[in-house]
Amino acid sequence: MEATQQPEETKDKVSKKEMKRIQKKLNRKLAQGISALVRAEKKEKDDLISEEPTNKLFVFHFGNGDEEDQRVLMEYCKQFGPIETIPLFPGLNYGFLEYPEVQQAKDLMNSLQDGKFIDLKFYDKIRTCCFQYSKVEYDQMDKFKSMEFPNSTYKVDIDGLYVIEDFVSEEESQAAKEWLDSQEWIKLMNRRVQHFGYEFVYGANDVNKTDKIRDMPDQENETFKAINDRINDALKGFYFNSEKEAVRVFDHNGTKIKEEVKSVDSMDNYFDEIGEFDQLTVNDYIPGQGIPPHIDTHSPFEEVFVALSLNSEATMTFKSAEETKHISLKPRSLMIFSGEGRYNWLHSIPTRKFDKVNGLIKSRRRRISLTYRKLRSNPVCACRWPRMCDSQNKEVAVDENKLVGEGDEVKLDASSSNIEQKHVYDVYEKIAPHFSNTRYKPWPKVQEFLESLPDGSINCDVGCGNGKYLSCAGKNVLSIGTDRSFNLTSIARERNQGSQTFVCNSLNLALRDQVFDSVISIAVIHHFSTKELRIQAINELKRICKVGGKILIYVWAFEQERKFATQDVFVPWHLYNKYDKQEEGKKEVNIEKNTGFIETAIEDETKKATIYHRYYHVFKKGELEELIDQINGLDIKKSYYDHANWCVILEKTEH
Ligand SMILES: O=C(O)CCC(=O)C(=O)O
Ligand SMILES: [Fe+2]
Ligand SMILES: [Zn+2]
Repeated sequence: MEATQQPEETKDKVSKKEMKRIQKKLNRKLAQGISALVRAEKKEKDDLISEEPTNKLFVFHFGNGDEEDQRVLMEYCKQFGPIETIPLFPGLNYGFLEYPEVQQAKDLMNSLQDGKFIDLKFYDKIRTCCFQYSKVEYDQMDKFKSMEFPNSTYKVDIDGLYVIEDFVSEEESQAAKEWLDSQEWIKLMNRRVQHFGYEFVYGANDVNKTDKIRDMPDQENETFKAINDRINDALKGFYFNSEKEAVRVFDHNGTKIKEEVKSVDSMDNYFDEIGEFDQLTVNDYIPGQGIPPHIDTHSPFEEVFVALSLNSEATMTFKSAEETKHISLKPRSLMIFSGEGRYNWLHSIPTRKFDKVNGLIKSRRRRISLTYRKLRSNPVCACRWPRMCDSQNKEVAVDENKLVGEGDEVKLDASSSNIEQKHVYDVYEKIAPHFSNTRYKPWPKVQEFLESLPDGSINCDVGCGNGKYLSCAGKNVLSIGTDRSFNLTSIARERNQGSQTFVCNSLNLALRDQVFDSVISIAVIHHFSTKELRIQAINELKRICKVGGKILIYVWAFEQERKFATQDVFVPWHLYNKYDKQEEGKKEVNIEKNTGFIETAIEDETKKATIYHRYYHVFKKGELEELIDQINGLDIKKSYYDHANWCVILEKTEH
């Protein structure tokens, strides 16, 4: 009958004639694909592929293997039997699928012959790929075995991290995805994003707190409303312990999970105190995309946050100072971040198209994640992980009242206050070897100044530190270095054989008047905490300099990439214990939480480092010149900006 010989071309089926044409093309492609496979595996063709039906199939040439290709192919192949994933071999244009039954693989192969199963929605993709029965399991293939990417598990064994599987339904997931796709995506380098509530500022890794850019999606969409309510319920299991840390006492079903917590009656409920999430970042990754290792900044966001995964599995890699762990996030699962998992482990989605999960290679598809966070009302974090804590690491404003230690009299033009003692002199003494190891390269403009000194000059480096400038001037220039730090002057002497260095305070130099042809003061005067002391220090530079001599001063600038809230700041120094000889074998270290930056150093157990805070007065533009104007007999020859410093070259015109 004509109708069977020549099936009518319908809108949604492909004709036999068309199939034949495609088939011819595909046979050529198949041959190419198989030779690529043989090359990659370095095996005989007959050891790899089978002419007889098996339950395993290679699939060659399916587009570029991106998310859309994957999705269409999966949908097509699922018509014939259950398959979980189509692993692709990274860098090669073939993948692998496996059915429970041989017949199911056969059905797929037949579908390509008669076009019966090829809906037009598959047509574009399926007509470009070809299949062949396989003799080997893909995990028995050399290519698979030699592929190196880390194995991930579903096991979450990091303190404070929890996963709730099947947190949203398939329908909710689909609806959420569709709604998000109806909104505008923002393109980033390696993914797309959307922000709700407050805006997340990349670079600063902070949040713009001034106003909300838009409502949270639960205000606009029913599915998000349902998800939101469920997230709130998950949060309700958290209570504050006496250290104000969030502890998950009940899981999302209300089952008690922390037995050591005897009574929650006396504990404040986290959710009651903190409330709902008010910032949402949606990330959209296609296979091959990811997010670099980071910790969600401590200070802008409350301790607990959650990330909901949609649509595709992907591995999240967690890194602490000691360990790396890989956890596969299932679609529709919710990961809760709190405690150490939130504060002390970097997390990332590595940029890959595949993950190896429990030994199986899984191709990623498009993945959407929703990270819900809550802005802190008081944006200061006091966690137990200072190494990763921006609050405890950033320079902190110095309390005006504390500039002078209690009960201290500041002797204005004679000696320094408590601030210099504790936060400059003592700190540099401690950090000297470590500090010195990081300061070895002379800045070119300082070097240039020193090289320009005429033969026979005597130069003084006031605050010479590790002496990196003591050997910069010409051979026939004598450089003498002074520093308040005994340890730094010793290092300076070791580094510069034959040089003269000695310990003294820049406010009272133990040097006669008018001895030097030139004097340099690099990164010193910003360590004095009052204007009077800073003038006193410059006066000393002038005093020891000859009339007609040159003085070079560098001070740290307020105006620089690093943002300072105020001009008087404590800047942290992480002293790794390997540099801290004095602390060796000493177990007890003064641990001071929260207010550590004012009182004492903080022991950071995670990286075996101690954090010290150095006092700085950062100079605003013109401020250095203003100080100099208050001193007679100094002529400003040049003012400039160099390496985040304000700099001047002065000439002494009269004594
Ligand atoms: O995609 C994810 O699950 C993680 C997203 C994330 O880490 C973030 O937005 O900070
Ligand atoms: Fe994150
Ligand atoms: Zn913190």
